[in-house]
Amino acid sequence: MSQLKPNSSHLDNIPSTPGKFKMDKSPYVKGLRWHSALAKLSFWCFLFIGIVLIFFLRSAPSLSQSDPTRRSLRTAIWGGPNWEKRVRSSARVRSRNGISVFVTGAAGFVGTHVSAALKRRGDGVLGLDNFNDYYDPSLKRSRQALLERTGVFVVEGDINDSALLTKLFDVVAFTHVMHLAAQAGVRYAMQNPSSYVHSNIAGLVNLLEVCKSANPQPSIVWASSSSVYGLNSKVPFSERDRTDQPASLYAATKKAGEEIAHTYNHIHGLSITGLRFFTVYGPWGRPDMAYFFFTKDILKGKSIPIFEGPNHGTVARDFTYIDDIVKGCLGSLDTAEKSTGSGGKKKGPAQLRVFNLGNTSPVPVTELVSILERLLKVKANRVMLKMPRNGDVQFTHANITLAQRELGYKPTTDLQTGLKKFVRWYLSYYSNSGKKSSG
Ligand SMILES: O=C(O)[C@H]1O[C@H](OP(=O)(O)OP(=O)(O)OC[C@H]2O[C@@H](n3ccc(=O)[nH]c3=O)[C@H](O)[C@@H]2O)[C@H](O)[C@@H](O)[C@@H]1O
Repeated sequence: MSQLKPNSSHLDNIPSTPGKFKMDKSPYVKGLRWHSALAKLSFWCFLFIGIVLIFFLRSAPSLSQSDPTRRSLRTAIWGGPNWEKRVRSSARVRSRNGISVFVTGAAGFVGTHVSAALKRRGDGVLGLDNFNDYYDPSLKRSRQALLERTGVFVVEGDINDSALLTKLFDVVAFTHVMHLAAQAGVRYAMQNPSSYVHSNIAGLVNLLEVCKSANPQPSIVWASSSSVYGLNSKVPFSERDRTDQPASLYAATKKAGEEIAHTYNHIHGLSITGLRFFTVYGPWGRPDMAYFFFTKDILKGKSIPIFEGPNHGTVARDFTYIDDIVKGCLGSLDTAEKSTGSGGKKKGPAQLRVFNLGNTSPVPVTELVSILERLLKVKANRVMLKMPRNGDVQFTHANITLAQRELGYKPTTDLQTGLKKFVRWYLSYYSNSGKKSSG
């Protein structure tokens, strides 16, 4: 029964299920149907164009802004006889018993120092870096220029680019890979999680795939992180402690990297050493790290947010000076055994190691700020803040017994001495070169 309600429109009288309502086939109605078909067609056309436009507008900035690493994949230019000549010359070993090392992330903080140190002692070094803009790329370019002066060629490209990596391994029979390319920083993972998956997981797997197939297979040393200890509260952190409670996605991707390393070692016989770095600092450092931007902001008179734990608990880090880390990296390369799977068949168990590279003397962040104040001769405008729940842990402290025994690793630089060298570099780099610290 269908009865019109007093104020209802005629549309209310049309049943919702098609077929139950028969239209009158008058010419007027036919014209209406023709118009409505045209309207429908136009509607679907507009919808289609709209969807294509939305897709285009959304995908364009995501390629160039939210995932800067991808941009380098599209723009990297490589190949040709001159390029190959540069690659070979840079990777050529110039000392007896020297090694030929492929360094990823070579224009990064640790990468630059390790590459320069290897080159200085006569090893062959070829760098790779995608020069993404996670922090000021001009600092990376300055590091590249520094390396070029020492004879290290840094190829511009991404660790996810298999064709490029395969080509490099075709041109040079690298004995070792020092894998330092990564998306770093514990807090940035809240803003750009996919960049961590892209570099620290997909990129690592891609690199290991290429290394697995290389003949001879290289030995690999790579940067894990102290952050894998996550919520572990047993101090000092030992390599045997649990690492299954990461506090940030960054830490989780580094932990995943350690498990991925295990797989490639187990199946393909790759010799792999993971290094858990503890808050590395020093000249040519990363502008996203606290000691770096605290320096910049103290000089500018801006406030310094200092995190504190529950009940005003101290937040502390086992800050480790870059030169000590470099010694640990070189010690790892020098003690790395050969991989056992060259030619596609694993001939026996291969070496798999993990080491803490820390300083074994944690310093409260408040003390870090006091040292900077003294060195800069400027009082900091401190603001104490509750530690945000975005990746930080309250303290780190390395047990380095294993690295001491196996690598001869022995840190010698305390925070005061190391920061003095950093501040000297910072002032000369940003004042003399006229560069602006945008980190
Ligand atoms: O050791 C590691 O594994 C990690 O060390 C650093 O991470 P983090 O120790 O958090 O270094 P910073 O970001 O420089 O922070 C240092 C300290 O300053 C504190 N902080 C940081 C930022 C801030 O605004 N205020 C503040 O008090 C942090 O809580 C932390 O205790 C690096 O950024 C990571 O890439 C690296 O893997």
